[in-house]
Formats: sequence, structure tokens, C-alpha cells
Amino acid sequence: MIQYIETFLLDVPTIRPHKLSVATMNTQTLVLVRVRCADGVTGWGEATTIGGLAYGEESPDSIKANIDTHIAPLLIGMDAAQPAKAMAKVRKAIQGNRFAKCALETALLDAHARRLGVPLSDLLGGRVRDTLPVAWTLASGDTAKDIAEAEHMLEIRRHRIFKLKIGLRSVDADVAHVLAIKRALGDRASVRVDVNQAWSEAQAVRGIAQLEAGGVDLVEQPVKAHHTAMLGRLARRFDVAIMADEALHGPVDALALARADAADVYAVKIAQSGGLFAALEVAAVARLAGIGLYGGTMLEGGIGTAATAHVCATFADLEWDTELFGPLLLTEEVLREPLVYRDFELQVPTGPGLGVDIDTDKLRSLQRK
Ligand SMILES: O=C(O)/C=C\C=C/C(=O)O
Ligand SMILES: [Mn+2]
Repeated sequence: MIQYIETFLLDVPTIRPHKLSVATMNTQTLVLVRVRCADGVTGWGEATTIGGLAYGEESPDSIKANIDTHIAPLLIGMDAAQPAKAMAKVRKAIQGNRFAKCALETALLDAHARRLGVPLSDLLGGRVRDTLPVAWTLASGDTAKDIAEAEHMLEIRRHRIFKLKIGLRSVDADVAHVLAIKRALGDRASVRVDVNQAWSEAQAVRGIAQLEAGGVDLVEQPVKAHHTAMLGRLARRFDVAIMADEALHGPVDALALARADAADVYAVKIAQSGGLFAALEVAAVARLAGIGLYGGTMLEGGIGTAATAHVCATFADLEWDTELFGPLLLTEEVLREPLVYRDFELQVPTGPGLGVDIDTDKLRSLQRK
């Protein structure tokens, strides 16, 4: 039986400023959810987002308030061994709140997988891979610093796929920044960009043409999430892969975008999808429509990163890799044992449930007072 549900906000400084077109981050607010069951089993979930309300419609504060006030009370007293039934009740009673729903579903599945003594991926159909290639985002705002950071990541064999955040400066300034980095790295690395919706169609046509000519491999969400036909025109116009991210609010959008031939690749994000099974549905639509897959992040800590890793471990095809580096951007580790990143890949945890454990003392020290 589900006995207690608690939410925690942890403000963790990032290792350096992280500049997206929608926000510049100096700290990340982890939103953690703990479910404690009557049989003593505990499960954890995460609903971390980016830049308050700058990226999506939920903020750490709204997620905490809505779980504490509206969602948790629905679950208390329900059978903890039936996560699907619990989430069905939440989905029926609660509109939206995808990040919050994802955290609760993760915690319920983490607890139940621990109860059964199996990795969470076993409850998702079973893993077909044990490691995941992980990209790194270069977003210091300074080209020379980004090049030095990329060289370091290559040197320590942690990353050889780099995602560059653009959209803050003029198209020409952004293109010059990206191509300088691509020239410096050459074929030692894959270079991709994420515009986070910042461009108009005309800016995207100009920018993508130059990025494609400069050897960039993928362009993520160049235009506003609701411009489905526009994204499709760009995908058809260029050879460089066009990836949907913010346009994907879950399986319904995944199907609509597939019907419109709107993208070459989907960024699968568990919170943005509204849960782990919803993320699997987004991925299934992509697989059936011949759209490539990429494991996305909301810059979560170890809990959310592990959850996404268990989901991505079930993907037979993961043509565009993942960006599951969130914990590496933070100055504090909330897991007792950090996730293992080695030889350009993340090891998918093998223990029961998520396969990671929270250091509750560290949690308390980082918790927002
Ligand atoms: O910021 C990062 O480094 C990675 C992904 C975040 C959001 C997004 O993909 O839009
Ligand atoms: Mn993105």
C-alpha cells in the first residue's frame, strides 16, 4: 500500500553557466519525489525542468505544489503493487502536469521493481543494450572555451558527440560559432545544434543551409513547437537531420508529427512525454514511422537520468544516441554511487529498480529551506 509521498526541491549549482536560448542556468533545481510503501519499499522519481517556466509550462514550484496538493492524495492507500492502476487513476483525474506524472510513475515503478528484485527496464519490456552513448552540451557562451571543453571531453574519452546551444545571437554569429567548433574538432566528433525554438522559418532556412554545408549532423527544434508544417518543410528541404524536441508533448504529438512527416528524429524525454510508458509510446510511433531516436534530457540528476537510461535501454535502434549527462553538469552528487560514464557511454544500472540510491543526508543538505 502506498503510504507516504514526499516532494523535495534541491538547488544545485552547475559546474559553469549553461546558456540556452530560453535561459542561462547557474543552478539546477532538482525536483525529487519519494514514495514509501507499507511493506517498507521506497521508490524515487524526478521531475526536473529547465529555467523555471522558461522551457515548459511546469516549474519546480508548481510541480511540488500540484503533487503535494492534488496528485499525492489520490494515490495514498492504493495498492503499491499495481503502478498501472495508480497511474490510470491519476491520468483520469489530473489534466496536464506531465513532469509531475512522470516523477510519480517513475517512483511507483522503481518501488515495484525493487519489490520484485529486478531492474526497472524489466518492467518496460526488457533491455536490449547495457550502455548508451552520451553527448555533451557545449553552452558556456564562449567559442574558445567550448572548443577547450570539447577537447577535454575527447581527451578523457567521456564524450565525442557535442550539442551546441544556439539561438541567442544572430543567425550569422551562431553559425560562425558552430562552424569554428566543427572545424576545430573535425571528424573526431559529431557536432549537432539545438536552437530551442528560437528561429523563424526564414532564419532557419538561412541557418540550416550554412550548418549543413559546414558538416553539422543534426539540428534540434529550430522553430516554435506548434509549427508542425514548418518543421516538415525544413525536414524535407535539407539533408541534415531535423529533430523534434519541444514539439513532442507526448504520444499524441508523436503521432501527429509522424502523420505530417514533420521530423527526421524524435528526442524522447520521459518528463516531456508524461511518463515512462508514454515515452515508450513516443518511441514506438517513431520506430513504426521510420523516425530516428535520441534519448533526451531535462538536465535531471541521477534519478531522472537513470530512469531515462532504463527506457532507452529497451530501444533496439538508438541511431542518434543520448544526452544523458545531467549529473555531470552539477557540482553536487545526490546518488550514493554516481552513475558510471566510461568510454563515451553511460552504463545502464543493473541493480533492482532504478539501480541507484539517494544519499538522504546529501539531499537534506541541498534541500531548499
Ligand atoms: O541543455 C542541455 O544541455 C540539454 C538539453 C536540454 C534541453 C533541450 O534539449 O532542449
Ligand atoms: Mn532540445
